[in-house]
Amino acid sequence: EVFTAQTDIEHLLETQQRVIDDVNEYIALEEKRLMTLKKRLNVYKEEHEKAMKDIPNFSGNPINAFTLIKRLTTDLELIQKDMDSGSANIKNVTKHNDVKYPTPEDVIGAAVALMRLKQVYKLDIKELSEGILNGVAYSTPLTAGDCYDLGLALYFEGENENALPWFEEAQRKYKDSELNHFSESDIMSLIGATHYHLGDYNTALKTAINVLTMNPMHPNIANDIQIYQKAIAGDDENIEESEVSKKNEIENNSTETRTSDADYIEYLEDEKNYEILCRGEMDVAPVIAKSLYCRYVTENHPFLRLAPLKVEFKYLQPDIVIFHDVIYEAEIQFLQEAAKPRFSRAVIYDHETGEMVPSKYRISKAAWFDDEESEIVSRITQRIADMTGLSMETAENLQVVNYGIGGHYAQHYDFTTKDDADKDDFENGNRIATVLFYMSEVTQGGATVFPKIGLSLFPIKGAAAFWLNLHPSGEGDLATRHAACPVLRGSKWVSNKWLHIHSQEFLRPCNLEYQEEGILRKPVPKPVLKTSR
Ligand SMILES: O=C(O)CCC(=O)C(=O)O
Ligand SMILES: [Fe+2]
Repeated sequence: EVFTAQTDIEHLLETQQRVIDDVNEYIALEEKRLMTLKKRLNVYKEEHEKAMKDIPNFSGNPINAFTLIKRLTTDLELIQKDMDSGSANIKNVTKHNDVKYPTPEDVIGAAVALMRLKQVYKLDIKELSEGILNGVAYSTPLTAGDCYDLGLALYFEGENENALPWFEEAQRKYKDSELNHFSESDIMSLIGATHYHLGDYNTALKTAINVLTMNPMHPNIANDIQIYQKAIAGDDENIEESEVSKKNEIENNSTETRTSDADYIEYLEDEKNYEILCRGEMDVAPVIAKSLYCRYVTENHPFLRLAPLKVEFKYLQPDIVIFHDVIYEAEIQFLQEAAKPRFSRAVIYDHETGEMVPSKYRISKAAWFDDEESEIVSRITQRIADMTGLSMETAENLQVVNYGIGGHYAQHYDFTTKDDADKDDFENGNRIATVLFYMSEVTQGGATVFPKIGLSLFPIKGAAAFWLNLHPSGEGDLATRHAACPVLRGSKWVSNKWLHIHSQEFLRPCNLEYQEEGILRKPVPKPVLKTSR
């Protein structure tokens, strides 16, 4: 699929150019063909007109008799040939092997991405459909047909609430376009069906009756009306089913399994904070903010005494810092170029099956780099050791990630939780720390956010975020829960390295006092909404 990374989207412009060239060439050939055909036809028309004015005189003339016979035999064959050759001009605009074509899944992916952006950044559908993002027109307006297809993609995904406003936009714009591939009654009947799925049976019925009045021949409309009437009367066997599926939807709406109601309440709170943080509308608790400071790290390594690192503390307990200017332009360019050909869809751990699978919770493309393969990669690894004072012996390979339209990573922990005890790939112990290099500035959106502590990190090219995922006891620190906000505009490139416990023993004496994984219940200071808005 191509909707998962920005770089793939750029390639689609080549595909689009191909389609433009193909169709242009087709139109030119066809225009020439039709011109010839018209000329031939004009000969017929003129002769016919003349003949009809004086039929006996025409038919009594042997030359006329000859030409008429010729027109309807040999000349007709020429016309037939001209008409047939039209199909020879037909181009198969979807069949080039050297360019990539998106798939129907990509349409769904892009529609869902827009929906996510709308939700997180509180975008207005009407503005979006006019090509306006946060008050600025960046793109051409969507046509009625675009809105209709967007709505349909969401409708088939069961996203009725999100489909409805797009259908309404399609209806509003219907008269603006001569190229609609649907009728007004099509869109109205879909609006009715969407209301039905949302449980508003009366509006569904009213809309369907309007469709019937407008176009009594509209397929299935009589049947729809019956279904809606039944639903209103309360004897609809589908209702119960749809309630059940709604509940399942909520249950499934997370990257991990939940065990209790308290967990669920906390999850909802995190979700709310996540969106607020993505918009940059929240601050860490004042008590934390007061004690943060910038400093230069010089003590870890002799090298750093010569070139100290700029460190900005972003949070304390868990300690989260930003190192500034720790990955350089040439390194970034190398990693980006090297990553593109080996990108594959990023995966997450599936708690049910224990496998790594692609998921709507993590939409990006990723590639992995071994220290051995390039001096640049090993130099970066060495720099991480210098920055953090930790051993790289058990670290994972460097991961390079690109996020596409609405690309994001839903809330998660980088360490494995107790629930994932069967997860077997952490032979070197849990992920003690995360280093996340920012390899691009993101025009809008794309922050890394920590919902439990109210921290947003907006990408700064060349900087790296660093945090410890575990308590001194080795238990996971639940306050490190974090997410990558969807990219609203621009391209987000990051690269991360996960460090593991084993091999850190001598560097980071471990506090053996056992701490429950749930230490979060000892509350972290409450984050606050920004007031200056
Ligand atoms: O891209 C980001 O901002 C965060 C990525 C992340 O959390 C991860 O890859 O584990
Ligand atoms: Fe992460």
